[in-house]
Amino acid sequence: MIDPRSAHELRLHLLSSKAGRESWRSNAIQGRWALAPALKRALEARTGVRRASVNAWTGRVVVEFTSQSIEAPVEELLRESLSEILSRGGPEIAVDDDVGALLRVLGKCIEKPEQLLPLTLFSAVGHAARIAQGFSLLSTVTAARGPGSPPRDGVEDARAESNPVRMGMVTLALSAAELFLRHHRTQSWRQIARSAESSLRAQVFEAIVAQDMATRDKQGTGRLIGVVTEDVARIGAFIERGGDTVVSNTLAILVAAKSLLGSPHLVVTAAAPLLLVALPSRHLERRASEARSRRSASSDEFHDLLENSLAGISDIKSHNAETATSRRVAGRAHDLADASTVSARAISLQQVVFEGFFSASFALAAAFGGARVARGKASEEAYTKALYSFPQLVSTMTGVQEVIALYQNAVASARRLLELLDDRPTIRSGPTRLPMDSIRGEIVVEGISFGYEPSRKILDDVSFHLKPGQTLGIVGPTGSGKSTLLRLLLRLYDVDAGRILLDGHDLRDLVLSDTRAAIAIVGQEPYLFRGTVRENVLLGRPGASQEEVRDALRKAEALEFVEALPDGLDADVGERGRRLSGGQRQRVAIARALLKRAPILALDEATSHLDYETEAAVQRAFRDTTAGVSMIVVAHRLATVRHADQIVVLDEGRIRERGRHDELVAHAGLYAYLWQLQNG
Ligand SMILES: Nc1ncnc2c1ncn2[C@@H]1O[C@H](COP(=O)(O)OP(=O)(O)OP(=O)(O)O)[C@@H](O)[C@H]1O
Repeated sequence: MIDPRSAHELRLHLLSSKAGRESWRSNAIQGRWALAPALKRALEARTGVRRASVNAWTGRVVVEFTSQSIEAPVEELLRESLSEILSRGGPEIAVDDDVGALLRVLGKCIEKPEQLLPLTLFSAVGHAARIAQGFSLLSTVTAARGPGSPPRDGVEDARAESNPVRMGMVTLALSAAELFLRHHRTQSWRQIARSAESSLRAQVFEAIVAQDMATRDKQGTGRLIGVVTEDVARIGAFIERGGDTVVSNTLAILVAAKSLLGSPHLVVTAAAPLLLVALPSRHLERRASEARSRRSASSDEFHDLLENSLAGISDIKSHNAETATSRRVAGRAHDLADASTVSARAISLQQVVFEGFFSASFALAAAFGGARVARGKASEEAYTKALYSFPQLVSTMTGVQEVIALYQNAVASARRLLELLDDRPTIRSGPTRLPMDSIRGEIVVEGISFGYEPSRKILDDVSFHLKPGQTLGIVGPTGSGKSTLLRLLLRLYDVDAGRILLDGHDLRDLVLSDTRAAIAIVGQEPYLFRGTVRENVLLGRPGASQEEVRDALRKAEALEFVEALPDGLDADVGERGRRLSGGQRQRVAIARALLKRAPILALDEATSHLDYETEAAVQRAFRDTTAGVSMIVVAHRLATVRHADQIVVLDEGRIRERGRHDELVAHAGLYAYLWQLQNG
């Protein structure tokens, strides 16, 4: 079966099509060198395909085929072959080198790579104008010096004077052209970079949301924020400046090399110290790369601490922990600054060493060339030209260093991005659809066991049967696994053993979004996002009418307080609903769940923050409005579940007792003990 995420990733674009030949491009191929021959073989094995060529650099696939005998449309063959290879995994799809990782990320975020070639040519024209402007300025200066001998007549005089003027005009024109081209060039690269960043951010966020909860539990939020912001920005910087700087440097090197080639002796003299630069460069690169990793780790830790501290600001205040927390944040900020300095120092050292060798080459070549001119073995003109080119080459080398730094940063970021983008969730959608309008809401839990860590079982051999329209209460001491059971029901995690059936289907066989659409849940700490009350309630059923929203709020005993807010339904609830009380947040969340009109309602301590009177009213509303709805109610307050059709008592992950309220009280076990504690 094809993993829906990898299938989603297989974006295929038709580039051209004519009889017997189609050209496609896919970002799944770019940078995967080993995959290209495998795909070629797979395609050529299909009936009707005469020849296939796959280019891992560009992600382009060209298929030549016999129209009469091809077994399926080319797109289908391509999708099937690629999915098959990707789902097989293995070395064919491994990101085995830096270029591959970076190319693959670029392939995912640059929407129109075909724009890059004309833009690169445009850059080349712009930089050529800049170089021409430099030479034109040099010629103006040379012309102003005159021919070097006194003029013999007036005509000569006039020429000597008109040249600098004419050259000055040419320089001016070139300068204007260069400025115009530069403005448009930088704008265009910037635009591509920003749009690539926004596309990448959207894809990364999508990947984070699709991650397994088990994976998410292990990651710090700071790291994820770092990937979405800093790593994506580094890819953007590489796109924005990398291509343009490479074009500029290549041109400058070519022009300088041409001037220098006129003086082969100088080149040989200059090359000797330059070759030595290769010796320390490996060591320096390793140091820079280590420093970069330490900086990333430090940045993740800083973001983590910042996020945690801001989220818990009221607890920090109430524990008088502002100073201690500020000190910790300052400490991490200091660590981050240190790591950034070390990283920048390592990169700067690389540059300094490189430029040092270059300057040594320059000094040596200048002295040697000067001596040759003095001895009459070289012309002064060639010497001057070569010396003019040398500093240009030095500044070009600084540009090369910048590109290398941009590239190295982008590669490190591409690897971190791919860790997220390539992550395949293990909780996947099944093939069976649930007909939404005829769900009965029957849940059968058969001998399930589960642990967040393999070594620690949280639920052990739990079974129960919730008939359609009935209510099941789940009670038990704190940490006994009640909320975990609801998470398994929503398939936030998968069971390790046993199975959960919804209307007779194993949850793992059902389309994931159908399962989650069938269940409305009010969690222990309901999450309200920043926005209005109305927007938060509408999350239950986007598109519901104003009257339906008000009705849901009324049933959740929330309408009265919402209408008393300054903006009523349009009042801003604040970050994470902080402007509302705990009980108000719960009631808005209950309204949201009621609006969803799901056939199964799961309440996890959903009324724990309400006073007895309000809770009783909400319970009544539940009974009146949820007739026919199956309910699972997790509660510490046993009174909340006393009317349930069935109550299970969990203790340390196992079911200790089960039955109706009266039976359990009569049984004189854990439930009866808890009931007595709570009710005297
Ligand atoms: N994401 C997680 N990763 C690892 N362990 C977890 C995770 N969530 C919960 N646990 C552990 O699983 C156990 C059961 O937690 P659960 O939230 O299901 O308990 P509960 O019965 O709902 O408790 P309470 O009544 O306090 O809400 C606890 O020991 C808890 O430490």
